[in-house]
Amino acid sequence: MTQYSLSDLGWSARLLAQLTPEEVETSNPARIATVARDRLGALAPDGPLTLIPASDTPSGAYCTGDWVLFDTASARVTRRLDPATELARRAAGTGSDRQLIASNVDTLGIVTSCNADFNPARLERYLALAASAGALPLVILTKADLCDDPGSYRTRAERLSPLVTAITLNATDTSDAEALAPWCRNGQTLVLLGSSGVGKSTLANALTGGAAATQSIREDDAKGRHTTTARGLHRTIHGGWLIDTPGMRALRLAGAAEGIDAVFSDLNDLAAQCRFSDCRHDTEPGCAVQDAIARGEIEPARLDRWRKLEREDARNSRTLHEARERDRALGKLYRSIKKDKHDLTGR
Ligand SMILES: Nc1nc2c(ncn2[C@@H]2O[C@H](COP(=O)(O)OP(=O)(O)OP(=O)(O)O)[C@@H](O)[C@H]2O)c(=O)[nH]1
Ligand SMILES: [Zn+2]
Repeated sequence: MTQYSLSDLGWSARLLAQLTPEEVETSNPARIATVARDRLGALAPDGPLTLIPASDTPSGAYCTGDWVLFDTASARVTRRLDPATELARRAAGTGSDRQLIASNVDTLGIVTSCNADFNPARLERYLALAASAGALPLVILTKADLCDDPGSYRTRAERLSPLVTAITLNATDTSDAEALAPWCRNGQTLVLLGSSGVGKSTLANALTGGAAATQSIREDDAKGRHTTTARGLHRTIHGGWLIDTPGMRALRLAGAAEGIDAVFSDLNDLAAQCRFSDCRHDTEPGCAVQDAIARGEIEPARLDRWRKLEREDARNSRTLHEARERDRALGKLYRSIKKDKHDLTGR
């Protein structure tokens, strides 16, 4: 059985600082690898273990990459430590829940291929996600071997935002996949996100020496496509960690305003120079954004994408806010019902 030290697992001073002196004495930290309905698969210096979620938290409150403290005797989590970074999205369906994707991620590898999958609006969405989570974005352009001019895709990706580093590679060539080593060595955690079929599993296999393949389950989804369904924390051959996630066809942002600001910082800076502080950068006089478009410095399509993403985030965040308010109101109602019941029955 392979044993990892806490620092191998990605433990840091920032996490240690969250422990009370008593917890330092009595607690054991572990890193969450898999999340099931009522069990958490974790890695600790003593080896892999199965933990039970803390009694007041559902398993949905945890995600791959989390650090938790647990009680050895009961194997129960006592506390989820605040993650350094946390990737979340708005859950699928009509609900407005925030769904955790992964945490304590150093780099968000945004995988897309040098073909029709390349989509600036979608890339910006992932970039905003990375920026709002506090993770470093890395655009990984696969299928370079099937494309005449992969360099042009890299240029287009890097032009999207000053935050972007982009690399092109053939995911099926293991020596090409080595290019990702700097982002997944020495306890560093890399997560790969992107549409189905862009090469995430292929890269995961190359980076983990095949471990990711044997640990994940592939099954047919409703439309008969093969998708990766297991999420996990896999040791890379470079000494770091890789988090593999299922294909994400719809990434809906919520509460990512800061991330969007970061990705479109150039437009934000321009907007600050518009004559009217509430300028909509449409037909207003003295609009610095429209002036930059007229000078050919900003693509009009980029302005459209910025506004669309801002509107979407505002709408989803409002729904999130409303849902939280509703929960709060319901909580109050339940408490008052309980109190009434207690007053009536003495229980
Ligand atoms: N030629 C070439 N083929 C690639 C490359 N990347 C992936 N492929 C092929 O594309 C197909 C899909 O790759 P996967 O690694 O399964 O894609 P995925 O992103 O994991 O897909 P999901 O599991 O559905 O999310 C496989 O047949 C790969 O061999 C590449 O860079 N070059
Ligand atoms: Zn303006």
